[in-house]
Amino acid sequence: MRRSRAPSQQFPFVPKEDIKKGVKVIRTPSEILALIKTCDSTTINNASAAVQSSSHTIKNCNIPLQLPQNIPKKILKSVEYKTTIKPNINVSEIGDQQDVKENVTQPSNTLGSKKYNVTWGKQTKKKHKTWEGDGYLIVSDKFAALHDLDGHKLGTTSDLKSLNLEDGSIIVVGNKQVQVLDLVTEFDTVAIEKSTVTSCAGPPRKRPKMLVDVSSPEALIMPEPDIDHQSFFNKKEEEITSVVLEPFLAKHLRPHQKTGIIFLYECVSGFKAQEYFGAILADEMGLGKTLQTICLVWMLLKRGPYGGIPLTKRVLIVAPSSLVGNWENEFTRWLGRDKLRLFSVDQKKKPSEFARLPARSYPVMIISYEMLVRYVEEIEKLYFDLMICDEGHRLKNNSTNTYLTLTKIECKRRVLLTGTPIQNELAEFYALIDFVNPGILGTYSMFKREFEDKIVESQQPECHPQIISLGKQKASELNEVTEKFILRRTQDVNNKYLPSKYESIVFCAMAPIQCSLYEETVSYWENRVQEFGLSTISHFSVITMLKKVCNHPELILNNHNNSDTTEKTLNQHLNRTITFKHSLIESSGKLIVVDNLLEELHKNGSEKTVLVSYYTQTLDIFVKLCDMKHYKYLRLDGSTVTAQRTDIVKKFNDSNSNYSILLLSAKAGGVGLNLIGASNLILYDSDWNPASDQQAMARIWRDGQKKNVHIYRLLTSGTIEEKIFQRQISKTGLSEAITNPDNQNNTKLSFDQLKDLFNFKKYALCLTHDLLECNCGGKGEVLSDNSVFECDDKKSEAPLRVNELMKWEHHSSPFNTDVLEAMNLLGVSTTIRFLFRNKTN
Ligand SMILES: Nc1ncnc2c1ncn2[C@@H]1O[C@H](COP(=O)(O)OP(=O)(O)OP(=O)(O)O)[C@@H](O)[C@H]1O
Ligand SMILES: [Mg+2]
Repeated sequence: MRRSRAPSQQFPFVPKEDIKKGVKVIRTPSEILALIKTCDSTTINNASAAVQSSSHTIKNCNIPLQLPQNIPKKILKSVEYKTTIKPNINVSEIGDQQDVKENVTQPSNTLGSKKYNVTWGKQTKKKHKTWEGDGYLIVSDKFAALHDLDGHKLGTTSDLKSLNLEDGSIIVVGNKQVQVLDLVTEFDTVAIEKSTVTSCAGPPRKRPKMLVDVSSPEALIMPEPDIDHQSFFNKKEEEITSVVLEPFLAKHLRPHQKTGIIFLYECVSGFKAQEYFGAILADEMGLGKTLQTICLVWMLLKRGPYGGIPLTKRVLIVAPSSLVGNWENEFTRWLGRDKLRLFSVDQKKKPSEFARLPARSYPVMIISYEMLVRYVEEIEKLYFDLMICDEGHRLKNNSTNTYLTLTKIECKRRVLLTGTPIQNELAEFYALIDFVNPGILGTYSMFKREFEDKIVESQQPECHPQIISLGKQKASELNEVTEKFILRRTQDVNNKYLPSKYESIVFCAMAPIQCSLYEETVSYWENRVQEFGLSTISHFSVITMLKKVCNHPELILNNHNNSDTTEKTLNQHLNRTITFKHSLIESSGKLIVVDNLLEELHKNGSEKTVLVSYYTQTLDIFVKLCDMKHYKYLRLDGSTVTAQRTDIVKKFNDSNSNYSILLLSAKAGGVGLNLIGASNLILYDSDWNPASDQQAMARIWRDGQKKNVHIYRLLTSGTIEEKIFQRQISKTGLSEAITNPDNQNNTKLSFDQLKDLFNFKKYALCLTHDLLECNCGGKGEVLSDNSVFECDDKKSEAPLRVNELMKWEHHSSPFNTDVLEAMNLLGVSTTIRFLFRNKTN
């Protein structure tokens, strides 16, 4: 059914033809000018300009009016906006208009009337109300009338005194319950929809302009579409309308966020390339990708560049399950509770329910990746104009179920958010780009032939200069296509808004029991390889066992939950060979340090600490420690149900709660969370992928953090943990091969490389420091000359690289006590062997 326009969206200057249909209009120039003067325009010139911008309608009305010639476009626009912001411009001064359609009463305005967007439903006392539809509330001097979108009157009330018309308030009109969404502030130039005016002569009618005060320095104005865009996307020749982010949001934005929103807007509107509407916002962690996205969503739901018609009606946000609540909180933080209603899919609320709700009331659906896969059949039936994928680096593999599921959802505008985009693997880079802009790089085989092979070949050692030059040329061609859609800013842009960050890398000694287990595991591996050959054992499983030994012997001894044969056999072997006398803290060097740190950090009572590990079994050890020491803790890991995750974060961040420790699984909660309640974070173990560690460590140094922040990263000297760390800070291209060295598809490690991983340097202070070839002798000097080390000359985006580590303070045992005291490590001077320390801000 065609929808008739509501009256306050009608433009005052109604064409002559419409007069015939019984429309009353102001006819004299003085009446028009008087009307314009009620607008916000300050001079008569500007007022005239406002009239001129609607010149065709004036001509049709045959109103002689002297207008200044050649008024610059800029002035015209500013006047248009100025005239339209004034809510008390009253349409009724022009006259009522009746819809030509029979049997539908067009809601009419009377003098002083205002119109509100509302949703309505049956009256109920229930807390969670069910709304049946969208509509308008026209409030005049004497009564308020509720209409549905088709103009049917649903009820009236004359009890105006009891009407609270603030956004979000719930009122009763007739027998309906009504929620006020917002005041209609559009100033529509369409008198009647086009279909009803085809018989009218004259130029095409115009569509709504938005009532945003662009003269406010706080408003953020989007660029206008160029001629090419207009001819491609504005075939109906709608009026060009400015797309603006209102001051109430824009005033909070940092400069980089403003740039980010404009970038996103240009991408999703097809300004960058006519047939591609995707974008990757890859700002480093904590730069407010969520806020930038919320601004984009809000703006696109409200407006668009042609005729003011909003670019989107429905938006899909997909996020890891631990972040669904975070998205809700951020929407509420920036938009309040009432401006926009969210539909978050959970165990009770299914996507099919979303489909039944009016789009205008519930324009945004938030869903976790897991739920999306589960409900894909329901979601496929829906249409979204914009899709946001948070922590989108998980889409780097285009054969995963999640990736394939997402591509089934019809949506041309796709935005991917990630703090850690792929750095080295071109196939993964292809997957991300192809997801947001399908087909832009051709098929994968084309891409591989054209770009990947040539670029990879040019990076091989000692290759021919011609190959190097071709590789460079291809890399720059690729960059030219993709840079339009990718925006990445580093943390530096936000540093000035944050307190200081102290980072320490603490190299710990092993407890004797760990040493025995480690040595036994390494010799088991050596014997096995020597006797039966390299392919008879899973190296990856042995490495996992070594990592567990570094964490705590309990992860090996008395633990029989092993996942594969190698682990099982090795575990049995170790349990047979070594007896474990239980002493929780003393059995692990790193745990001794944690225990001491917690004691130091929490002695005055107000501090909070996040304790992160990749192993849930290690979190179990932390639980024992906390119980032993009577710390109140919360735990978030893969087994925590989604609904509880938000609660846990909220409880922990609440400064009044006495939960002082959060035990966090890096896999389940490493990305996206804001844990600003804590000012200390301890990363207990590391991942092969540096991005995972960076993600985990970025949880507390973010906007909203009031205290100085301490981040401790623990490594066990001379062990596999150092090797992992070294891979991270030097060239990381091999990280994939190492993630699973058994994987035949990955670059295979040479025997020497493999042997190096298993090489245990029991007495080493710090192999990483040796790697730097630094001549400080561990005296704690800050070295300015890093020429001794051959720096990685590739442009690095990883926050920490070897050449940067050179600039950190180095300290080795025996330590300067002042240094240890400042780092809260004085009590463990004999357990730690080496330290790196850095301060930002
Ligand atoms: N302009 C701002 N003023 C105040 N706080 C802000 C601003 N922008 C963002 N924030 C806050 O900063 C915190 C971090 O933002 P957000 O979670 O969006 O970061 P992110 O870029 O998504 O990081 P990650 O990659 O870790 O997910 C949030 O609590 C957010 O509300
Ligand atoms: Mg985020």
